[in-house]
Amino acid sequence: MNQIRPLRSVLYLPANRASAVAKARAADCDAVILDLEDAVAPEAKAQARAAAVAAVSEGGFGHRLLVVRVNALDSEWGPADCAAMAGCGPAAVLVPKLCHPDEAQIYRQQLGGGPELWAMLETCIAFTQLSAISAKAKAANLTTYVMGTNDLALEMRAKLDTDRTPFLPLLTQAVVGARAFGLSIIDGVFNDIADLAGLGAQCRQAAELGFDGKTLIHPDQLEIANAAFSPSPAEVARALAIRDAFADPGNTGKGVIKVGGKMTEMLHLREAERTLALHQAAQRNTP
Ligand SMILES: CC(C)(COP(=O)(O)OP(=O)(O)OC[C@H]1O[C@@H](n2cnc3c(N)ncnc32)[C@H](O)[C@@H]1OP(=O)(O)O)[C@@H](O)C(=O)NCCC(=O)NCCSC(=O)C[C@H](O)C(=O)O
Ligand SMILES: [Mg+2]
Repeated sequence: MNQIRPLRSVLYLPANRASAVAKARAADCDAVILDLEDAVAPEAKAQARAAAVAAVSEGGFGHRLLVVRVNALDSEWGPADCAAMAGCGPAAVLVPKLCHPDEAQIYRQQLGGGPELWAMLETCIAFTQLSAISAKAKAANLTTYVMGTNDLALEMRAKLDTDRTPFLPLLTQAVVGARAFGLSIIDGVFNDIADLAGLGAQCRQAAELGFDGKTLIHPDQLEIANAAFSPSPAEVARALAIRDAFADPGNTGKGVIKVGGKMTEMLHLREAERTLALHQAAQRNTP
């Protein structure tokens, strides 16, 4: 199995907030997104761009994947953001409000082909074209979707509460649209920073739906997301039992066996191997 890149906890912060950038360098998260888009006021865009370039150039984020969310290319700031990122080379650039199948390729060209692309799924039109967008992802080095549930709620005129009933079909569509083409997918943010129980419930819901992790807006949210998207001790124990059972010479040549009382096939062995690889990778990312 290829080495897994954990994306359990992905922390956003405004690129121009120096104290947050300093905290992110030591935060217990798998990735950091320096935001130039919605978290930055129009009058601060140029300063935030310069701060993002400085942070990327300086580095110091350790194992944390460093991502910069640029403004849309059709905005006043998008072209300069992309030019700046082409010059400094974060691990990935996150594109907001992706709408059309050819758009990722346009961003890739603007970025000089350098960093990997991530894209926000946060417009209604994107969901009407998701298969076509995903089918063109590989050619544009688009590897990862990020849900933008705030913008989606705004466009849909839907209510964004903790259990997210209006969004369940779209969350599932997004996971299927990503997985069909080998993309990673990260859930949207939970806005109520003080409601850690609500965050936990939403993280567990996202993990059940198949998301790799959750985007987060405050350091207090990291531990809950890391726990929800890491294999539990029981999952690790079952994965080891499955691996051991298939390695048992007595089971050689068998396509299906019983492990812990449950029917277990080769597909469960593949799932077990993935669980063990994620567990190891998650441990490597724990400070
Ligand atoms: C929401 C906040 C503005 C709250 O900030 P504040 O009131 O200052 O919080 P605290 O006093 O609790 O902060 C304590 C210290 O922690 C640091 N901090 C806070 N947030 C972060 C963070 N995200 N990353 C790293 N460090 C953080 C503060 O600097 C304080 O440190 P110190 O000053 O030394 O005491 C703030 O949390 C915040 O800005 N969060 C991120 C907001 C953001 O990036 N939003 C954009 C992405 S979400 C989005 O756009 C949605 C999506 O597109 C969609 O459509 O759904
Ligand atoms: Mg948004």
